[in-house]
This record gives sequence, structure tokens and C-alpha cells, in this order.
Amino acid sequence: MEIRKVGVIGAGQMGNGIAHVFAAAGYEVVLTDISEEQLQAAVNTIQSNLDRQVSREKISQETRDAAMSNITTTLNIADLGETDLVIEAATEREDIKVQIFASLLPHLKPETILTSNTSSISITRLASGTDRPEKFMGFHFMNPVPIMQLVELIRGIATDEETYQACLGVVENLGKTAASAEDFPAFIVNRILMPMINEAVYTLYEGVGSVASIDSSLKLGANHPMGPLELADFIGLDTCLAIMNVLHDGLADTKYRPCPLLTKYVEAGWLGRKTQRGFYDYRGETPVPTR
Ligand SMILES: CC(=O)CC(=O)SCCNC(=O)CCNC(=O)[C@H](O)C(C)(C)COP(=O)(O)OP(=O)(O)OC[C@H]1O[C@@H](n2cnc3c(N)ncnc32)[C@H](O)[C@@H]1OP(=O)(O)O
Ligand SMILES: NC(=O)C1=CN([C@@H]2O[C@H](COP(=O)(O)OP(=O)(O)OC[C@H]3O[C@@H](n4cnc5c(N)ncnc54)[C@H](OP(=O)(O)O)[C@@H]3O)[C@@H](O)[C@H]2O)C=CC1
Repeated sequence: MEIRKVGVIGAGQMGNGIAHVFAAAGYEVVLTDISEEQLQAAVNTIQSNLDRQVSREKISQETRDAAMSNITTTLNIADLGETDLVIEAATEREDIKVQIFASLLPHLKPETILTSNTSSISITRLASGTDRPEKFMGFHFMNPVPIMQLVELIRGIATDEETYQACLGVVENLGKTAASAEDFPAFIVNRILMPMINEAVYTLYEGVGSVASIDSSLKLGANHPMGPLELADFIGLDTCLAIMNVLHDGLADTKYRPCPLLTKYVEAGWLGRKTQRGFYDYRGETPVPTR
């Protein structure tokens, strides 16, 4: 099946990055969200990221212009009806994702492939609530999408080979590299990465180090591009907590217990960069550690 038109649901940091890379690769993109403000912010972010790519000679002005004209936005999910592939990238909550697929299904062509960019939630369970579990899979981009090379492809128990091959072809067209992961909580990247981030929060919680010393230890001592707390703020602390809860509930092992301090930050609404405050406070010129 030829994939030309792609629907992206959720215009947050992942949704805007996903729309960006598809549009730059020549796909028609319909981006939807529940907030007009968020859609506008996403278009602005895509435009400035494309402009920076032009100024750094990563892409031509023509590619940038074509990419911008490939993107349309809508508040009406029914406008995704004619798409060939849908990537759901809304908030990491199963109830929200289930409700999104339920409202989308009546408008879709029977052959449309449905995917989720979920970081952790069971693809098999999400698929089972739809009319096409064989045409449903996990399509997991990494943040920031325009830069990171990997896409994890996750087959649910019912996903057919044709769907997998179609998604693999799309990843190649985007110039990215696929890794296949089985459908178990948080798949590969987050099964490994998120317990490390959670352990960094425990290290802070128990007073072993400050925010600054924990981050510089991993940057200078293990050559990580970002410290774990800086990375948690970059991902979003709500998303980090949601992933730890899926690991904890899904694998029933106390080693995945989310750190109470992570929960406290989320309860405060200190979700990281997206709310201007997390383990660092981003409201000034330079980020200031909060502990
Ligand atoms: C939670 C999940 O489900 C899965 C996940 O995604 S886990 C998170 C995975 N991501 C990571 O681990 C990211 C770790 N951090 C990094 O790799 C780097 O710090 C980084 C690439 C984000 C920034 O790199 P850097 O060298 O510190 O900064 P900088 O030189 O300014 O940026 C490098 C490039 O990234 C681009 N970039 C940085 N942040 C960006 C963003 N938010 N959006 C788009 N592009 C961005 C820059 O424009 C620059 O582009 P060029 O190479 O074309 O010039
Ligand atoms: N952050 C990361 O590093 C990564 C995240 N992911 C996954 O990608 C998905 C999105 O994450 P991210 O972009 O960071 O999250 P954000 O919080 O940045 O964005 C989520 C967006 O979804 C919107 N949304 C919420 N409910 C609906 C709905 N019913 N219909 C349409 N849009 C809706 C939100 O709107 P509003 O703000 O109005 O609520 C918001 O714009 C999650 O599943 C996450 O696990 C995957 C890889 C990396």
C-alpha cells in the first residue's frame, strides 16, 4: 500500500517533530490537537526548526517551503479520514489514547494503518480496542525527532507482516533507522533509559548529590550528552512518571517503583521545560537547579 498522506494526533513536542520530518520527506501531513493554540505553537516551532536547518545548510530553501506547504492543521479529527497512516502522539495516558482512536475510527478508510508513538503503553491493548488490530503498531520516535536517528517499531500480537513492512519502508523514506522491539512495557529504549532517570531522581531524593552534581557526573563521567535530570526535564516529568508507572504495573517488580520526588514534581505541575520548571527553573536566562 502506498503511503502519501499522514495524520498526526497531538501537536506537543513529539507531534510537531513528527509532522516536521514527514513534511520534509515529502508526505502530506494533517496535524490535529484539541487546542488551536497548541497547533499554532507547533507550526511556529516547525517553521523555526526548518529555518535553522536551512541556515545550517542541512536542507534547501525549496525543501523548507515544500515542507511548510505539506502541513495542514485541524481541530476536527474527522479531517484525518483520507490519511493512509496515522501516528497518535497525544499525552501518555491510555484513557486519552483509547478515546482518540474511538473517535477517529468512524472516519477512516479501511486500509489506513494506525500507529501510536507511545513511550510505554501496550500496543496489543491499544490495538484490541480498534477495528483493525492487524493494521496497528507502535511507531516510536525519539526526542528531538528531527535529530534522533532511531525509530522503534513495535508489533502487537496481531500486527500483520504487511503493516510492519509498510512502516519499515516509511522509516527508511524518512532517512531514519528502525529497531524492532517486542510489545512489553516501555519496549527497549525506555525499559533501559527510564529506570536510569528514576534512579537519578532517587539519588537526588536521598541527598547523594545535587541536581548539578548528578547531571555533571553523568555528562563528564559517562559522556552522556545531557545529564539524567536535564534529560527528564527535556522529555517531560509527567511522561517520565507515566512510563515508570507502566513499568511498575506491567512488570510487577518493585525495582520500577517511581521515586516519590518525581511524583511530587509532577503533582506541583513542574513538568520540565514545557512548563518552564522541573529539576531546573527555565524562567531566567540560564537554567537554575531547583535543588
Ligand atoms: C521518552 C521516550 O519515549 C523516548 C525518548 O525520546 S528518550 C530521549 C532521547 N533523546 C536523548 O537522549 C537526547 C539527548 N540529548 C542529545 O542528544 C543532545 O543534547 C541534543 C541533540 C538534544 C542537543 O545537542 P547539543 O549538541 O547539546 O546541542 P546543539 O548543538 O544545540 O544541537 C544539536 C542539533 O540538535 C538540534 N536541536 C537541539 N534541540 C532541538 C529540539 N528540541 N528540536 C529540534 N532540534 C533540536 C540543534 O538545532 C542542532 O542541529 P544541527 O546539528 O542541525 O545544527
Ligand atoms: N517527550 C518525549 O521525549 C517523548 C514522548 N513520546 C510519547 O509521545 C506522546 C506525546 O508526548 P509529548 O509530545 O512529549 O507530550 P506533550 O505533552 O508535549 O504533547 C501532548 C499533546 O497531546 C495533546 N492532546 C491531549 N489530549 C488530546 C486529544 N484528545 N486529542 C488530540 N491531542 C491531545 C496535548 O494537548 P494539551 O496540551 O491541550 O493537553 C498536547 O498538545 C506520548 O505518548 C509520549 O509518551 C515518545 C517519545 C519521546
